[in-house]
Amino acid sequence: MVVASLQAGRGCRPILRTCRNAWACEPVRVQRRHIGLKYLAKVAAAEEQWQERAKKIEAGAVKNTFDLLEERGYVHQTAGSSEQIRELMRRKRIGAYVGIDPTAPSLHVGHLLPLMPLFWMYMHGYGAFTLIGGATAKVGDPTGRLSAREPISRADMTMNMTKVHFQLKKLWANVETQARRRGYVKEWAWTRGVKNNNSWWNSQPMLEILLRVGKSMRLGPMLSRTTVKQRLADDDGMSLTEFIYPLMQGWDWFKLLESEKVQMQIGGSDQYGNIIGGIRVVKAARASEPDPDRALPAVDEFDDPVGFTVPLLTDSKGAKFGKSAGNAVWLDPFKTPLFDQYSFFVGQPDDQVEKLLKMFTFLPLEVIQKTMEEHSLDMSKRVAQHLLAFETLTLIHGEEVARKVQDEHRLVFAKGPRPSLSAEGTVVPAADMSDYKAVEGHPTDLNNAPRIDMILPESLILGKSIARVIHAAGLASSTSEGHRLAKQQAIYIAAAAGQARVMHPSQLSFNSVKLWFPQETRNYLIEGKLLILRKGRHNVRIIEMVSDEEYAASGQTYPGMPGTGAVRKLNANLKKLKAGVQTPEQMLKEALAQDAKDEAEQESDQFQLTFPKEKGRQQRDIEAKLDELTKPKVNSAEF
Ligand SMILES: Nc1ncnc2c1ncn2[C@@H]1O[C@H](COP(=O)(O)OP(=O)(O)OP(=O)(O)O)[C@@H](O)[C@H]1O
Ligand SMILES: N[C@@H](Cc1ccc(O)cc1)C(=O)O
Repeated sequence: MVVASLQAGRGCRPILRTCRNAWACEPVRVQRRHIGLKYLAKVAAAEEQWQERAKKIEAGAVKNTFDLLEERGYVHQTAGSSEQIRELMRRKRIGAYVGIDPTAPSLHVGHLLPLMPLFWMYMHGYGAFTLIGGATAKVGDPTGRLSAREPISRADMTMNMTKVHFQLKKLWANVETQARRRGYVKEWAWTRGVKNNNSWWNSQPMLEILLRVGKSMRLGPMLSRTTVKQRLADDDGMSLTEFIYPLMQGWDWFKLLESEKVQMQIGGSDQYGNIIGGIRVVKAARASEPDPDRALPAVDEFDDPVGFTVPLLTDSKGAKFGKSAGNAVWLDPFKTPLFDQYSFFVGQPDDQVEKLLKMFTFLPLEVIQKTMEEHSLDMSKRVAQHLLAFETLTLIHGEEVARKVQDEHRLVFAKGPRPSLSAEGTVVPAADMSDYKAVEGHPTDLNNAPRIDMILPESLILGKSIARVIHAAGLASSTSEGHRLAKQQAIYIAAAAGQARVMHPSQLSFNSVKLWFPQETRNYLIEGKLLILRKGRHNVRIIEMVSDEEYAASGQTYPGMPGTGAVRKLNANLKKLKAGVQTPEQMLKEALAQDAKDEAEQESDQFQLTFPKEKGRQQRDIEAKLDELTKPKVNSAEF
């Protein structure tokens, strides 16, 4: 992918960036090249259009987007005055960002709150970026915490980052649909992206950063933060790494300002201190730019970074909905079932629902007002809550899924009392192979993609062919299909770009799977236990390798697992017999036919599963050269 960005509004320094990193559209290589006239014309037209819009806002003919954000209840505290932010948003097509540390394997409903104003800004033409804090999560934000976070293993971190990455992609895809549905016409200048701060923290020495910003960061304000004071008063104190967390967050902001004109940061109200601290870091970083070509001098107050926080979404006891409080409503349906997600919104109190409709949906205010009028006629129908649940689930999972859950909810509700979420949340059943089945007859997209995470036993992953692993992961209907897909290079594995070795845990990149020896699969195990496979763009499996004993204890089975086919068939047959769908005679006939088919399949598996012969040195040398020449085109898969 080639992305071009201009530091618009200040001497137009063109930078053409090539991006091959799936987790971060941050330059892997930054090159200054000549930019075509056509591109420059587009930039100029977009700027002209923005200035036209600014005039209309001034004349009162168009609403200022900041007013929209305020009206909908998103603005809790501002960093910079409201007037400054309002005027900045009128004058400049700034970028904004929300950062999320991947300290859990899923986003939750609380995260949607700071994301919503970002989505609104995108629909109004501003640059909008979601940042996964791959690096910051390793340190852990100390804000509001009485003790340091438990360290997360690298494997868990990779799992979390991959899952959050796909969730954000899915949300963004649904935002595009929502924008169309609400009549916003996408323009060339609309910019959005999912970033990962690993991409700069892994490549820039801390010393360089400290020399740039450390000198002008004063200890006084840093020590006066409530969290720091509280923790220092405690026996355990606070570590230096935690203490400099806000500096890291501020540096992220500066990197995004440099590459994407991100002048605004949005967060939950607990992030106010980090946003204020970030403004200091950004200013210090700007003032200490050693390369005059890269300098971003602030000419006036409208070049300053600004930010705001959204109110916190709290439970009935006033506790923040989130990971730490243990009350999160997860967006991953395998952590909080869809039905419960829907019920969460339907269960919202009448005196909160209007506020939530404004914050969690893209419905125009007039529609919300009408809904509230209808709602007040008979509150027991929960008209407003159902609309809230449907719209929010449409944003999270797409309209088709939202409609299905709504129907299911109506059906259950019609039968008895409304089920509610228990304080502990619901117990999600253990993974079932049907969770991994792609919808038949439909291409897999982000909204209908099957479950991502699964466990598989060591003896399979390390001892059997990759084709068998592909089948076991539910990415092929049989081992022979797995073999065929691998041969056609239609399955991808997370690996170091273009190389037959494990990927860097912080940089998601895929190569196509080849028919290698079973023992070679080990080369791709992240932290010795995670294997990430992908078919097409969205059908992903993050497979955690567990010991055979652990797998047996889980009670799970996988397709092709020795000795399980018979039990599965027996259960299916018993079901059919009970339902009277089949007679015992029909069943016997079918079983015999299936046996014959299975045998044929096994034979063809054995026939096809021949591994490459040991190669001579000369052949290996020639192949290595060929590989070198064709690597970027043949091996790397980007998404
Ligand atoms: N309940 C909530 N209401 C509003 N904003 C929230 C809520 N939960 C999280 N956020 C915001 O989402 C962003 C990312 O939050 P973060 O990754 O720290 O999640 P978290 O669930 O709050 O974590 P933890 O509970 O472990 O502190 C932050 O800006 C945070 O303020
Ligand atoms: N500190 C934020 C997450 C974050 C991480 C990096 C950033 O640059 C911004 C925000 C939180 O814990 O909620």
